[in-house]
Amino acid sequence: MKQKIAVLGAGSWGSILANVLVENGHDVKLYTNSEPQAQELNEKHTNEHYIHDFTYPEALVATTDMRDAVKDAAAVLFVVPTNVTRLVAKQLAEVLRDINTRPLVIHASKGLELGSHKRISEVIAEEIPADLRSGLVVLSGPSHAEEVAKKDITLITAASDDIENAKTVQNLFMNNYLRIYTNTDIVGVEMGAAFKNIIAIGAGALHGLGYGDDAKAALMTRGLAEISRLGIAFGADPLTFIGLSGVGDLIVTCTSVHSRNWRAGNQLGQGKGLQEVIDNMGMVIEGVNTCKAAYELAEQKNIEMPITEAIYHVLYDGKDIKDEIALLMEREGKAELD
Ligand SMILES: NC(=O)C1=CN([C@@H]2O[C@H](COP(=O)(O)OP(=O)(O)OC[C@H]3O[C@@H](n4cnc5c(N)ncnc54)[C@H](OP(=O)(O)O)[C@@H]3O)[C@@H](O)[C@H]2O)C=CC1
Ligand SMILES: O=C(CO)COP(=O)(O)O
Repeated sequence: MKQKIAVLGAGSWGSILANVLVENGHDVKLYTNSEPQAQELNEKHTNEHYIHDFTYPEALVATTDMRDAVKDAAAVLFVVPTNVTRLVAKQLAEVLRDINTRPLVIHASKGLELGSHKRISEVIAEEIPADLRSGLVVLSGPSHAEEVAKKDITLITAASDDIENAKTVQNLFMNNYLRIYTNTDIVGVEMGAAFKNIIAIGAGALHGLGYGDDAKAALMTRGLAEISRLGIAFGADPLTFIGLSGVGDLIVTCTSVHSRNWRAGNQLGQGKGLQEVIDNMGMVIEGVNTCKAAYELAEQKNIEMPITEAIYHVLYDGKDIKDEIALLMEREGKAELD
């Protein structure tokens, strides 16, 4: 059934998910806070800064008016960087208080809020109380906008406490190139999604430094061990970490040249400074902030996360990557399953 859906955030992932929804027959309004970007999308049907050489359907309408985007929408999809989620959620709550619409709120971002260490669904739930929405769903998994734009095959997860809401999202997004699975473990899905970005920075750095496949497999495997350790301490289902939003997303982000986190790590490995890397990317590198949040959480919970700690020291203390790798290798021998 055709639904009106608002997408908040017109970067690479937001604009391509909006494109999927239009292709699935929905009536989509894409909200951006940039007038020139809305104009480019509506007149040229391109979004060149974020997705090169791609033409969006004419039916996709971009707007800078959040109220216009959200009014009468059955669902609102957040796809903004984690660090602005609270701000945009506050803006949405204000709009919803003013109108009768009570949409299903979905988010597709991957990170933890700096300072509070909260998951994105927690931030949204705080700012948009239950009486202003009809449910909350997380959409996450191994997916690069560049590949979904080409209709390459992609499988991701819709997670919600309420399985019926997860199924609603499954039906909205699923088609012959994008397959959606449901899950009720929001904590595991959001934590897997957030923490894999940290490990992807490490994988890129190994590549930039010229390390081989053994080192990359080691980083991913031991990275998954520490991601799971932290997630389980917050109540995640261990099985979620061997699913799409766990090992699936870890693999794609640690091996794909599309990944902004991998590319950032690769440039760090080649000797560039962090600020230069951030300035040149022009898109969000979520793993940088999430690394700080995970490092602090691990300290608070007294959880061993040596790879995250090493990456934190490189990003925030200006430590040399090779010295950090040497320290990791000099650690005392461990049992694999501890
Ligand atoms: N790219 C991908 O393939 C995937 C990304 N994700 C996740 O999706 C989220 C978004 O990523 P992605 O699309 O890549 O990021 P981008 O950097 O490509 O786009 C983010 C967009 O949000 C906009 N934005 C920033 N602040 C605001 C605001 N206050 N109000 C409205 N819009 C705002 C940005 O505008 P401006 O640039 O002008 O600041 C930009 O257009 C991240 O959490 C990421 O991890 C998840 C899966 C796949
Ligand atoms: O989440 C993603 C892949 O699933 C996108 O990763 P990047 O943000 O590193 O591009």
